[in-house]
Amino acid sequence: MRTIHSLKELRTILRGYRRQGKTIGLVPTMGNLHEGHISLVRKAVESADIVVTSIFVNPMQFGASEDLATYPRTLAEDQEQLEAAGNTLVFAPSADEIYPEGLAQQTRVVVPEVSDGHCGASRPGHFEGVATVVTMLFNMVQPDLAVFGEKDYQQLAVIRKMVRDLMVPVEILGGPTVREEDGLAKSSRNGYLNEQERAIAPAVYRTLKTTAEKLTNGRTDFRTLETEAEKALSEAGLRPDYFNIVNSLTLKPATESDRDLTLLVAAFLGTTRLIDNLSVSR
Ligand SMILES: Nc1ncnc2c1ncn2[C@@H]1O[C@H](COP(=O)(O)OP(=O)(O)OP(=O)(O)O)[C@@H](O)[C@H]1O
Ligand SMILES: CC(C)(CO)[C@@H](O)C(=O)[O-]
Ligand code: BAL
Repeated sequence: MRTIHSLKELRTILRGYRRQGKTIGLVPTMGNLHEGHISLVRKAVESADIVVTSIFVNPMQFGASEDLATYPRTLAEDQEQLEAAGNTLVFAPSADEIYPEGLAQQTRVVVPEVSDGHCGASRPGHFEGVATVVTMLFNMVQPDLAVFGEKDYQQLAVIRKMVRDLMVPVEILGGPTVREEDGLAKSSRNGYLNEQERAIAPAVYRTLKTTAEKLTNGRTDFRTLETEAEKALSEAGLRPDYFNIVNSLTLKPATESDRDLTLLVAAFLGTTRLIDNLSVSR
């Protein structure tokens, strides 16, 4: 496995693989890898000849008061896990390589509506930063397919919509959320939690499951269910950002006629913001 920092070198190597008729899979990440990321790499290894995992903490998707400076950077440990999973190339560019003009870069990719609510409402500009860097990564790697986690449900919806609208010739695959034994979705930011916060954190998934049960038992008072879920999160010691029951495809508020519903949640523990989701069919 090789690690490449320069775009020029990446392009040269990938051109060679393409000439040999190899298919290319991309797994975009921000590093500090865990089993969730590795499950996506394994999926890419099963689906493509060559797998490129990118590690880039993308400044464009962070708000001014967010954790860009402190986000964990653990390249050596990441490389070990990727090698064991059968990854071919690690692309770990610097911010200057990706944004030679800095964030003054004018061209942006915006996917309105699907980006608007939920995390998009709490993190203005976040999905514009994600859609822009993912488009750039697609142009740099020119993969046949790319794998994203369902843990970031709205992000996956934004990318699928962007790819459809712009006719981007990349197949998008989703990978299921990998969880800790107590149900907490694996996430790099879980590392910010102290012992007491870590003990409270499983309440996020517990609340998703309790609410999903109420839905499968026939409740359709969605807005009341959202309020009940936020109350349960607060009582467990979290500070809910949102708990929304939405149409799984449009991400708009669920209505009685919707069959496929997704429960989207974001909640704070101290300064750490956790997200999770669960889909139910009725
Ligand atoms: N538990 C998980 N299971 C499956 N995929 C995951 C999981 N966590 C993250 N991913 C996916 O890995 C890719 C890279 O995500 P990222 O590097 O932001 O990891 P993260 O752990 O979600 O980090 P953060 O805590 O900062 O949100 C995304 O497609 C994301 O959806
Ligand atoms: C897709 C992504 C790598 C773009 O920076 C990031 O949003 C992430 O890690 O989910
Ligand atoms: N996991 C999505 C990347 C972010 O939170 O910025």
